[in-house]
Amino acid sequence: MVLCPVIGKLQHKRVVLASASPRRQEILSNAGLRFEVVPSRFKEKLHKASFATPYAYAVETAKQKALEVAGRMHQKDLRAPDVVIGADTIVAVGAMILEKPVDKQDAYRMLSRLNGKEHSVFTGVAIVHCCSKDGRLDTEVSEFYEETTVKFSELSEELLWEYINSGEPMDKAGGYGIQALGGMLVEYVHGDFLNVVGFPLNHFCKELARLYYPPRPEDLRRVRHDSIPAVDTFENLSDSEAGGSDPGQSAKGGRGGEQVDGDRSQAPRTLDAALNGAESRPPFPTGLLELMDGFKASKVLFTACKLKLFDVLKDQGPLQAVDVARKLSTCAGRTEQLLDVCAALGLLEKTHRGYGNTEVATLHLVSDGEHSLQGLAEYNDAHVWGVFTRLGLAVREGADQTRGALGAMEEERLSQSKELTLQFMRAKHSLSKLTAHHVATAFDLSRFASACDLGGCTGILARELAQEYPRLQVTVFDLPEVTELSGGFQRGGRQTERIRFVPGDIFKDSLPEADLYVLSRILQDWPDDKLHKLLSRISSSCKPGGGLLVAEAAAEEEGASRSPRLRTLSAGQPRSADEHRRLLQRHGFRDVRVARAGDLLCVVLGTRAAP
Ligand SMILES: Cc1cn([C@H]2C[C@H](O)[C@@H](COP(=O)(O)OP(=O)(O)OP(=O)(O)O)O2)c(=O)[nH]c1=O
Repeated sequence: MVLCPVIGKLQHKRVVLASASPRRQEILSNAGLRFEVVPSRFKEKLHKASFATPYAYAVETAKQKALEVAGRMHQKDLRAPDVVIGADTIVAVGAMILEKPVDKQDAYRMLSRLNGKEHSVFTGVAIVHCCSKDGRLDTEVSEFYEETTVKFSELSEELLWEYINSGEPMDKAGGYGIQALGGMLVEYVHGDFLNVVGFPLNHFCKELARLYYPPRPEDLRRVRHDSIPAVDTFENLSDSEAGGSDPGQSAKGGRGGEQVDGDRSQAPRTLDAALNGAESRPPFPTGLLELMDGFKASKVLFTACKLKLFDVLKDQGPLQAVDVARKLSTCAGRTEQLLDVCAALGLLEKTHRGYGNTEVATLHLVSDGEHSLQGLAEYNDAHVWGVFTRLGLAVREGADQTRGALGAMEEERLSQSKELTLQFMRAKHSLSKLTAHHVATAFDLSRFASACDLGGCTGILARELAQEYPRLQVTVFDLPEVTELSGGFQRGGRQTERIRFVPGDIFKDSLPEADLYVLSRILQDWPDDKLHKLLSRISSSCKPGGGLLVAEAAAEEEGASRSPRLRTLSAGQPRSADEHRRLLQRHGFRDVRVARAGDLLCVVLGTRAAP
């Protein structure tokens, strides 16, 4: 078979590699495939004796790895990816299957068995096409295997132990890695080298070509003359079932993989697919559907946080659903549903002992954790959710109104209770903890002796600046009701004495003197008139040679993920690097430099020119 440019066929699909193997990731990315990695949690312990051949075992394991990931992702995102690839590599000596050694003795047993002999390396591969229908996951599995023969030289005990002690054998089938030190053990290889390393790329491409390139009409006519697929194979298929170039959407049985039992014949195809279908179907709109459902996942997370579910499980988990319901005083049936969805979203782990927090929940969703984002979840639920329900109105009433949505919220916050202010502060505090270090280190700020963080809230960024620059004195300037409550967020520490909190309004009161002014995630919340007013106030207070450091959500074209844009949707589009540069220049700053800070932010530093 001539190879077609098949990798490109997967370009517009969401492809997931269900493998933790760095070799597989490397082989596929070197081939130009773009994919996400979601290691499978399928436990590789199928009953080997129940398989007629070693390769049948490898293929089944590969399939189960891929299906586990497809199922988990479907539950988690309420959508599965388009394609999930699973693989399993084993070494076979006769009928005996060798997988990864469990310890050095096991590695020694394996390598001794291979010493001086020929053996087979099989990699089973499963390509799972996924499709969600009415909330159900439909999968079509295409599977194959590749065999490579490897011969080891006669090896001394000493060499074997030296090799074992190198540590290389432990994560590799048969206890060796042909691509590294293990290459020294090998006398010859017959077959695909990459298959030994974990992924038979050549056979994979042929399989893709078989799946994605239907036969040309002339080939088909020839096939029909040969009467291979009987006409009645196709006659009951509706149009929608007649698969095009997207195997994920073709009819069941319209595209079988090679059979494990060695039947490598081509599966039948529809006439329509062959004649018309190749390019007619649009790519499956996975991202779009995810967007449509995204709010459900957010609301589940918010609800679980609000109920303090993660706190209860941290202290008393794992717990059965009924016990969780009792502790939260909630309805048992609904609680169980919530717990199951949280498990599907990767927030909880469900075992026979009950539900427990996953690592990410322990780290970020327990309220008193060092890296807790509880405050942000609570605030988003209580306020941002409401703001977004007014988005249509804001858009209808004009851009300023849209940008003003957050400003309105800010005003609402100011006019309301202490509890609301605290909630806002907790949200900002938890978000700043994620970004403060990146902002403080985006540029070398050691030339400044003093800094003033305008709207610096609980002083998280101030702490980070003080920690990073040992001679820097930092002022946190924020509204009196904020500075009054900020004490509750302070941890002690040597740099605290270099931080002071000054109450004031950035739009009305004179700004504290400083060599460097800092605005972190402030500008995005205000309409243009207020933004220019603020920048011109800073510009007037800043001495020539002083600086202005601005941190804002990064624009997507600078490589940010989709989330920062969503985060600021009601406050307008994030500015590009050029827009930031022009903004600071317009207010008298020169030498404006722009840097990325982590995944979320763009940081800009300008120097005040002499007036
Ligand atoms: C024989 C041989 C195997 N291997 C590796 C390939 C596989 O990664 C590994 C066999 O274990 P597998 O179970 O196939 O894969 P894995 O555990 O690494 O990853 P996952 O289950 O998440 O997909 O052995 C080599 O790197 N070189 C070799 O020469």
